Amino acid sequence: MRPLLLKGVRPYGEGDPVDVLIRDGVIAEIGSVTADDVEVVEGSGAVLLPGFVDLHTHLREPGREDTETIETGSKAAALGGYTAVFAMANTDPIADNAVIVEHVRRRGVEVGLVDVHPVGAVTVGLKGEKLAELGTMAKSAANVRVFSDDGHCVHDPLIMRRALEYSKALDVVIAQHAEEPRLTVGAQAHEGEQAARLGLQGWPAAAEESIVARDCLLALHAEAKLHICHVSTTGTADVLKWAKARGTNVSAEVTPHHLLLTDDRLSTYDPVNKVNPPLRTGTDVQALRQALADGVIDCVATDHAPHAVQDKDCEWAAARPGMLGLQTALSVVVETMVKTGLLDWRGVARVMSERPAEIAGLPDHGRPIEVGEPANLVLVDPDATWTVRGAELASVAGNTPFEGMELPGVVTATLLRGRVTAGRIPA
Ligand SMILES: NC(=O)N[C@@H](CC(=O)O)C(=O)O
Ligand SMILES: [Zn+2]
Ligand SMILES: [Zn+2]
Repeated sequence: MRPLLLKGVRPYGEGDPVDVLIRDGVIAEIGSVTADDVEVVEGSGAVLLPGFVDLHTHLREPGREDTETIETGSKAAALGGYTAVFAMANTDPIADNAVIVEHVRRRGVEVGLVDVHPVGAVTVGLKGEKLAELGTMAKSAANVRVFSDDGHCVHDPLIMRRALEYSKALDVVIAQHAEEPRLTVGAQAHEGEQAARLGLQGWPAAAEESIVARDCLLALHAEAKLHICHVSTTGTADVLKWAKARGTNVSAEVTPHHLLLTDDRLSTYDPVNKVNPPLRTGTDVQALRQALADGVIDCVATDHAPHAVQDKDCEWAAARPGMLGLQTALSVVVETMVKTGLLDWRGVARVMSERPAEIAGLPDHGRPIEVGEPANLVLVDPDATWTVRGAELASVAGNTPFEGMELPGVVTATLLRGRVTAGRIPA
């Protein structure tokens, strides 16, 4: 592989443009660089950030390759600026054993566009009844570092407590889909005025908040690491703040859609807006943005959830929850956090790359842009805009709620260990 010279780029969007020379997958030089026999990439002042890390992706392989595969999902990830993604366990068959997680890991390596890390299920078959073999998955060739029953809540407190105890011994993270199932039977939309008006059964904020509070206490007592998936309410942010102040080893993510969209969108009954947890109120959106800016919520995770046309183009109650996110995440973060002054580009690096890499314990992602560091990087044109078209995204499915929106921030190149995995640059 020829060395790559990024000409005139701005690390973290700061200072005058510099050149960055990448050799053998590593940042070799930063400054004013002249070199022969290199592939030159004109940066034109683009923002250079560490490659993004997504703690929450649904790649649907094995089982629903009609909606996404590890290959198409990896393409979408690279185009979105990601260099590592965590593939959730709710596949078919479910990733609750070493065979499946090793398959996902191996397939990710074969595709080679992004580091695909399988998430292992916490319980057998995601049923919440019996712990899966966490140790075997952790010690397998897949080296599983994150476990989650996402799609389902590990609702039995005894099972959750045991999972946390085991996770501590294995030095892995349990990522909880916080939803008290007794409070969300038949739930279709955020419990509030809008759901009442539309005649949709409510999904109360307390269903999320009560599990988050419970699990923070369980994690504190077990001295274990807990991660909260897709935080969606003001109350959850308050609980997290309280738990962190008490020394709980808890981290949390928010999705781009919960940072931008509200339940106002539901008035058309278009199931593209149906997601779990549901879109909440404008007050929640503001609280989530502030919590992300303050570090109460650690990071952004996409919860990229591709669905087939027949599972989305149907009546509201029958539609599956979930929406695409990998290729739109950065732009939504720019729109909601950068344009509003809540985060600068260093902050974007923190919430999209550094913190998620730390939470999952990835040693070679989310690293500083310095000589000697692995060249897992993304180049962003901060001034360009683009219009989202589901049909043009790399995913098999097209269920984006951002259809037709013009959004700021364009990924111009993604580099995985110095190799161009996406962008308008010769590979
Ligand atoms: N977010 C969703 O609405 N759906 C996810 C599951 C999940 O993240 O809970 C899916 O797998 O489709
Ligand atoms: Zn979930
Ligand atoms: Zn999910």
